[in-house]
Amino acid sequence: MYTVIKRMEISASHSLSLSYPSKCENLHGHNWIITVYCRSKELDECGMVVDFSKIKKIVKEQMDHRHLNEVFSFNPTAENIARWVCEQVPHCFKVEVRESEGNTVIYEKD
Ligand SMILES: Nc1nc2c(c(=O)[nH]1)N=C([C@H](O)[C@H](O)COP(=O)(O)OP(=O)(O)OP(=O)(O)O)CN2
Ligand SMILES: [Zn+2]
Repeated sequence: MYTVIKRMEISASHSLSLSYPSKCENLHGHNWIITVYCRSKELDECGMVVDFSKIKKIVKEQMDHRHLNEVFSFNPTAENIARWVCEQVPHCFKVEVRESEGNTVIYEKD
């Protein structure tokens, strides 16, 4: 079994739609640290599970320097972002989304 781990930084803005008053409803930004985990028993014809550059391209093209409320149809919480990233990247089984030093979400496929 092979595991590939790709870590990248995304700068983007968002505002959250919440059922209670919160500063997070206001427009603000983060430098998200997103760590993507991919796993496979087999390698492709290039000897890879998935190219690090491909992972970065999939995530950064959609998210970097964007307003995430305009990119996604869902509320752009760290949880929803982590699940979305996991669904986009081939062989991905786990994604960590770190919004700040103290705030991290992990999504893992069942
Ligand atoms: N479970 C989640 N909780 C929160 C999310 C989230 O995505 N999932 N997101 C936010 C906001 O994005 C907000 O910007 C986070 O604000 P921040 O100031 O970083 O968080 P705290 O209020 O905890 O402040 P600290 O100073 O970092 O303790 C909010 N919650
Ligand atoms: Zn936020």
